[in-house]
Formats: sequence, structure tokens, C-alpha cells
Amino acid sequence: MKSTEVYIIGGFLGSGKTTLLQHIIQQEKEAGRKIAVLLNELGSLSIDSALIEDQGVPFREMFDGCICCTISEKLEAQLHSMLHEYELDAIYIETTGAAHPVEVVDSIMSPLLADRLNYRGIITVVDISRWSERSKLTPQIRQLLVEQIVHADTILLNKKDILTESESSKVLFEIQALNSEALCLFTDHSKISLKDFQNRKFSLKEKSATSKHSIADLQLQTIIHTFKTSISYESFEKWLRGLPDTVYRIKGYIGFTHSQYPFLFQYSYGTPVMIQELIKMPLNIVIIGQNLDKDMIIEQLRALEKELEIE
Ligand SMILES: Nc1nc2c(ncn2[C@@H]2O[C@H](COP(=O)(O)OP(=O)(O)OP(=O)(O)O)[C@@H](O)[C@H]2O)c(=O)[nH]1
Repeated sequence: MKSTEVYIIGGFLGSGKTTLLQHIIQQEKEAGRKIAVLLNELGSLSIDSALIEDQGVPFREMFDGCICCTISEKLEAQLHSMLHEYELDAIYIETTGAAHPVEVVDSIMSPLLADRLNYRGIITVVDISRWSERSKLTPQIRQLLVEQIVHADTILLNKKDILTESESSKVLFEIQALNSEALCLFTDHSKISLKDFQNRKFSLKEKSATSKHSIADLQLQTIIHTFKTSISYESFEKWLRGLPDTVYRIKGYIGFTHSQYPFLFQYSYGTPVMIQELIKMPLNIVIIGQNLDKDMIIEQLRALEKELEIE
């Protein structure tokens, strides 16, 4: 029986993992290989799935927990069912931004799957602008960023467009000091070539998690809101500007009054990006951060909707 390559894609919230996955899927399709994708989301809702679904490869989603801890046993079952259903060359697992990669490796190293899977390493995507300002993050998040780097086989130093050359060189130096074995590549929108990581050699034996991580330790919260109506773009922007620094990530679909169809809204480390959709989408957004006042945020979002009802 042929064995299926497995790659783990890790990296903090908003670093560029889904963007990378989109490039990978495209290149794998061009190479004529059959692949599947497994997505893990912290909350009970996936925005990324729509982005991956469009690419027409088999994919599964695992919600409401992190495959490296709270729902690790479900990962084994999902992998099992994918291998049963499809004849695959490779499976890519996109972890939540809060996952500890080594514990994900532990989860896939199941005796039941050992002869079917060919584990091929961890690709960690680092948002280099976030890394260079890591002193603003809590010690737990900083530790997670370090662990994601230390255990990687390939490291993408992503968002190179945001930093100057000398700032980028400093980041490279710091990251190589943490992991001199990994291949480090500067990337713009996670653009790499498949052969960069597929030809890598790596060793599983050297890896061991230095600390047991759990989502609870990181105290990351997810807030989900479904808009009932379109909202004003100006009011939304104003709300965004007032958000605390501890909002790490927002993604979702938002309907604005100036447009018939919603926008895919992405916000990572203070930078918002919007892409116009061409069809109706469910108006859900997911907000991920620390020390957030959930009730207040939901109230503020509802107020954005009501504002237009009153007018
Ligand atoms: N400026 C800039 N933005 C980028 C780059 N790569 C990705 N982004 C943007 O960063 C945001 C987050 O990218 P994603 O690929 O969704 O990140 P992710 O790691 O999958 O996010 P989570 O699933 O929330 O953990 C999106 O708005 C991307 O368009 C880059 O190289 N430069």
C-alpha cells in the first residue's frame, strides 16, 4: 500500500498559513498530485474553509479546539477516514495559530496510521513584523512563537514587504539562532516553491516539546458574531481603530451598505485587508485575542447594525 506524505503547517494567528496553503494546492494540482487538506480552527466557525473549498481538493475541518491538545484524538479519526476514502499523495494539516507543532506530530504518530503515513515535517510561517515587536506580546504567546520556530523544518519569514532590509536581517539572525537546522526563506504572501520543503530531510527524534501547552494557558478567546444586516463602512473603521492591541486576528464576511455583496475581511496585527466577494456569503466574523471584553465587543457590533436601522 502506498504511504501518504503528511505536512504540518504551523505559525501564529494571521501569519500567512492559509495563504501558503492556497499556493501549495495550486502547485500540487499543477504537478498532478492528489492531496487533501485538514483545517483546524479554534472557534466553532471556519472562514478559511471557504477559501480552501474553492480550490476543489478534499478537505476536512476540525472545530472548537486545538488538535495538539483538546481534540487530538479526533485528528487520528479524521486522518483514518481520509486515507480510507481517497488515494492521496499528500495531506496538509493547517493547525490553529495557537497549536504547539510537536504535540500535533505526537497526535499523527498513531500506531494505527504508522504504515499509511509518511511524516514529512513542520513548516512554520512567521509574521516577521509581529516577531520583531514580540516584546508587546504576553510571555506565553512569546514562548509559543519560539516553540513554533524551534521545532520547524522549514521556516517562512513571511510579510517581508512590511519590514526594511536591515530589520529583516535582524529577524533572520534571531530566528537562525533559535533553529540553525531549518531552512529559512523570506516570503511575500507565503510564496514558496513546493520543492523548497518537499526535498528537505528532517529528524523526528530530536524533537520534543519543552513545555506542555494548552489553549487555556494562552488564554486566547474567540468571539463569533453574525451580522443580521449590512453596516456602515465608516462606522466599522472607527470601531476597528478603537480595538485593543490584544485583538490578534479578525476574519470573516461583512456586508457594507455601499455594496451588494459582502467583503472577505482579514485583520492581522493591526493591518486590515478586504476582498470583495461576488456571491452572498454568511455574514460571520471571528475575533481572536486575549483579555477581550466579549460582551462589550458583541454589543459594539450590534450597535453598528442598529445604527442603520435607526436612520
Ligand atoms: N502585507 C502582507 N500581508 C500578508 C502576507 N501574507 C499574508 N498576508 C495577509 O495576512 C492576513 C492573514 O493571512 P492568512 O494566510 O489568513 O493567515 P493564517 O495564518 O492562515 O491566519 P489564521 O488562520 O487566523 O491563523 C491576510 O489578510 C493575508 O492576505 C504578506 O507577505 N504581506
